[in-house]
Amino acid sequence: MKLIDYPDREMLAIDLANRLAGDLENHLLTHETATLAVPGGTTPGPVFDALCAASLDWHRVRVLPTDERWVPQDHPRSNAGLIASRLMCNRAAAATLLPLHAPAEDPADVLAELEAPLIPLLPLSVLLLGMGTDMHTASLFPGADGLDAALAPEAPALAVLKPCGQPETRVSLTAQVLDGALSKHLVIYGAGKREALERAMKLPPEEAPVQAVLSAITVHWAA
Ligand SMILES: O=C1O[C@H](COP(=O)(O)O)[C@@H](O)[C@H](O)[C@H]1O
Repeated sequence: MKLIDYPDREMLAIDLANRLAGDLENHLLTHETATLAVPGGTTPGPVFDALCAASLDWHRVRVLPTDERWVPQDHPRSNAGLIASRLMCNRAAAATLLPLHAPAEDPADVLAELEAPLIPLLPLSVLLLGMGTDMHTASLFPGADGLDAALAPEAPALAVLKPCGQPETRVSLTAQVLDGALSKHLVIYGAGKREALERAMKLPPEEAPVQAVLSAITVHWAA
């Protein structure tokens, strides 16, 4: 794991967006398409604002959320909604967004349908992750119903998780898919998340799920 400590969040967003664009560009030199997985939540918006202006062959890029809250894309808590409004614009509007949601009450009923188009796009070319102070990443929450299956080495690409204290059921890329990405970045802000990351490094993934994806990852941090 490599940690880059930035003077402020604005510089982090610009530098990280440049690195993600560079990783995508490098991948596209030797592959027809690239798959970019990005988080939702409160952190990545400014990175998306910078990344969407990158000069790239965006029509060859497939974008997907690392995880989704089980709400439709027009819901304010939808991760795909955030990605659609902040990343899939400007030059990046030419990319294709693959949602991790389909109209069904129970995600388990449509999981195979959501997973099928992802399989040919793996391994992920470029991955950006977020993390909570509880050491969850994507929707791999400590103590969630479904976490053991999502951490299993032989897990399928997607898992359904029911995190305690969260309003929605989640769908998430599993640990083996996240960890297998060719280029991996984690973005965190603030002292609380930095302490949580340090704590996670000493705990098993069942207690600190982010631990499962830290191999060869670059962590981008600003206060
Ligand atoms: O619930 C989620 O949380 C994480 C972290 O979110 P943040 O608001 O603390 O940045 C996020 O990475 C994930 O995609 C999201 O579904």
